[in-house]
Amino acid sequence: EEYSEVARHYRIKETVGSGGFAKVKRAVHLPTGEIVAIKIMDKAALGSDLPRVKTEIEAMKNLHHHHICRLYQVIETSRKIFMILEYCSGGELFDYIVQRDRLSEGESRTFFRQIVSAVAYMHNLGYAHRDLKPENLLIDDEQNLKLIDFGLCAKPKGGMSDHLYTCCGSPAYAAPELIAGKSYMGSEADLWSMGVLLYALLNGFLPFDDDNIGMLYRKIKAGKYDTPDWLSPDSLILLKQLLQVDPKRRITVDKLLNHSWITNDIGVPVEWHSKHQMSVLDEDVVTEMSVHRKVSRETMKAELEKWNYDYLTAAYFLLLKKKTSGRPVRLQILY
Ligand SMILES: COc1cccc(Nc2ncc(-c3ccc(C(=O)NCC(=O)Nc4ccccc4)cc3)c(OCC3CCNCC3)n2)c1
Repeated sequence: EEYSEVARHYRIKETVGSGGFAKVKRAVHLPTGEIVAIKIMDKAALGSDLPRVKTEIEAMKNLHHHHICRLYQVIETSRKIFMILEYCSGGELFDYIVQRDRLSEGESRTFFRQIVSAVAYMHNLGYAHRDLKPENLLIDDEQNLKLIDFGLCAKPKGGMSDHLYTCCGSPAYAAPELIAGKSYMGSEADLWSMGVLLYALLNGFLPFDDDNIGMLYRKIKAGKYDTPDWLSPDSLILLKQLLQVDPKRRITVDKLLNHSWITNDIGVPVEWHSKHQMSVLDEDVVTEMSVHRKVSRETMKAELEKWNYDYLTAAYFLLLKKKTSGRPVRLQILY
């Protein structure tokens, strides 16, 4: 009975991953036929972390970006919370790198530009991610990266100014100031993690690694890492600017947007503004939905503009995704 509401609009398939409090399953959105990811959380198991899930859901309602995984719908029952999310058919960037040993500088640049775009967007909206790592970067069916936050690291509403104390994220990607237990700025810690990410893209292994957590922390605080001979001088310069132990000397994401390594052979700075227009509803999608629901366009527009993240919001976003992917903007008759 907990799944009855979800089962009305979705056919649930296999599990694609599970972490702490959540299990993620692949599913089909029946009215459009589109594939989605459903993150299932048990409220009892969440316990005192339940407010962080609510914070994350509110954050996702504000984060609309082509390189951030999209939230389509939220279903809450007495015991569970279901987040209907964008499905990325290419899986984790982590597996992509492992399969290829390491990426070329060109491919690393393509991916890193997308990460810079997503992080610049978040930082400019006052959010820090705090758990940037290849497991939280997924690849969609057009080889684009989508940033997710699987570990339930809620974002501070206070934005970048307030210093964060709760430790979060995975040690190998964590900034020195974060593991030193000092107060730290989320945005600065994110830039360090981006340095670890870029190093992993270019080398296929981590800059700081050790099975012993104490040794790992010592290596991170020392900030010394190997520089294999395949790294170009420009790559070494950028890595040095990101993996600065002193957060005040570390490069900021705004400086990254037109950094010479980032623009190298393209000459164009990274565009971080969102391509998603939330204020203007797509006319074709509104038409299909109003006809399908047998209501006037005005009524349908008024309903959609509430952004309830209910089955109407999901149908809207998934029809829009079909349209931008060149598939017919059609809702199937369910009954
Ligand atoms: C093809 O084989 C494969 C193989 C593997 C995966 C896939 N696809 C596939 N698509 C979609 C997902 C997904 C999307 C979003 C969220 C989420 O939790 N969003 C919340 C969120 O993003 N907040 C947020 C974002 C930015 C800022 C602030 C808050 C959770 C899961 C997925 O998960 C699988 C897990 C497995 C463990 N490592 C992480 C991914 N997997 C496909």
